Amino acid sequence: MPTIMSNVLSTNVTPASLLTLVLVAVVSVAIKRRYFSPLSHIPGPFLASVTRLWQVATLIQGDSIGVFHKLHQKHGPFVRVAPNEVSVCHRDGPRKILLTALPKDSWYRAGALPDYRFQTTLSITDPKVKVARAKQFMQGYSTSTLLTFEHRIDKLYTQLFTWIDKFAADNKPMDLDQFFSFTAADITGELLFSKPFGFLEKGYDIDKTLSRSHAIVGIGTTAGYFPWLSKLVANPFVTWTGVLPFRLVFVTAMDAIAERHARKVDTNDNDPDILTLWLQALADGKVTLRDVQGQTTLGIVAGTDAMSTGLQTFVYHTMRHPTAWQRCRDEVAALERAKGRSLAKIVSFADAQEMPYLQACIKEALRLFGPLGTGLPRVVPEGGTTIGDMAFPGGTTVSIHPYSMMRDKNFWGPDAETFNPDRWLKKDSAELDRFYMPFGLGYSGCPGINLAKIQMSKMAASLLRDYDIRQVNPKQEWTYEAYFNTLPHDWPVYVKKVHQ
Ligand code: HEM
Repeated sequence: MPTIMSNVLSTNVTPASLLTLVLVAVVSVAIKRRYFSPLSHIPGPFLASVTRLWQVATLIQGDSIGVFHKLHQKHGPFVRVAPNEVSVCHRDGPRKILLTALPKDSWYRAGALPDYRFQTTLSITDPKVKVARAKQFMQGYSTSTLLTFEHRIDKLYTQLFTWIDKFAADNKPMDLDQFFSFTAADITGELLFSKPFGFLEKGYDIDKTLSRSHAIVGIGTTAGYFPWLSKLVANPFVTWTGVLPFRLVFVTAMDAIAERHARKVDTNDNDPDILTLWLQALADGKVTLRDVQGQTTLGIVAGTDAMSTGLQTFVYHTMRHPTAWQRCRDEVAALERAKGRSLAKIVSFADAQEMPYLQACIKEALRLFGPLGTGLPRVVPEGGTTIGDMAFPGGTTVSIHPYSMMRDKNFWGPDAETFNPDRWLKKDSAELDRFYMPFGLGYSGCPGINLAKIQMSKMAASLLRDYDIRQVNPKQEWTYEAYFNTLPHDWPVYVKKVHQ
């Protein structure tokens, strides 16, 4: 009987022998990964221990946050989620993984936007290089800079409230999820380069840009695991054809940058936006034009779905707890009395900051359901590390899922899965901040955090002061897809103006 090897080496290779050889190779690799890896003792789904495809399939199905949370409830703080990756939900995890500047996993390379020529702070995996690059763009995201742009946010919020008033007057169900996405996208265009995309003006998803983009980000999230797939879906040719659903936003952004860059003096200097600052960094030779283009498209992609979900999670959770809604409203009234004046129609960030209970509701809503749909993977350096009593060899990917961390009863107590804003008003609430991470943590945390807080505070205070909101079907839970970002939908509401 000929051996498999001799069969292959002979000229008479049959399809059957070739198939057998492939099978033997696959099974050998699977056995090695499952039983002879330094991570073999860590529990988790069998398939995950032998192939990355388990994680890819989980991501594509759109609820990896739920799946990973259940796995941690079943197996505890360490779950093997790929042959070389362990998901960590341990109290030392944030400090050891996110606050220690570990390199990001190569999965992040898919964060080059719109294609691999445009490396961004998201796609750069080396902490030192990423921090140096981010420094050049940081001024655009500082609270002091953003507050000089507050009137731009007010302008778009006013447009949104005109729609809300219309739905209220017509007594028709409103898909606030979609309108929040329009608002979030338009605000990124307005703040970055003074050109909203026109979603709020039209009142619909132009060319289905936003809905299709969320789906394509789903593919992009998995493409990070396969460099060839990344290059197939995001390359100079694809960018040139403009076939990707982001077309509208990319083209608007690129045109705005090109037009402003071509001018000797930026005429926006009298009414600056974020691009004004980034073009100055370009003029000073601190960044390249490609860096500015990449960072601008990243700002749109990262700031749209995440911000929409941020606004949604506040309204959805507070609305389903009418006493919380009323307490926020009472807080606004008390502040107005204390100040002896009415707050502006679009409440200012400064005023909204003076409402501790409202801020607690925002924080609690982001804890229960934040915009991040994946884990944050980092690579253990040479020499290895330990988390709790678990040792990890160098080269292992360790990831933290903020969703699991922020719902774990070991950190948050028995009501971990309940909306309870009061937990943030207790004396020892600072302790909880160790496990609170909707914006990520450390050198790679969200640079848009200040902008997010400004937008959420203003929207929350203005909306709940002036409107009653109830779900068309109060028993219906929202649905969502969690890819890189979570994006909820299907929770239509009736809005009613409190003061006509
Ligand atoms: C409630 C709203 C938001 C939340 C919860 C949020 C959360 C996050 C998270 C968790 C990350 C990933 C961090 C990591 O990989 O370690 C991220 C990245 C990022 N976010 Fe946000 N985000 C929000 C809104 C925004 C907004 C409004 C902008 C700006 C327009 C923005 C810009 C970015 C950028 C540019 C990145 C890439 C980070 C990098 O440079 O490495 N985000 N965000």
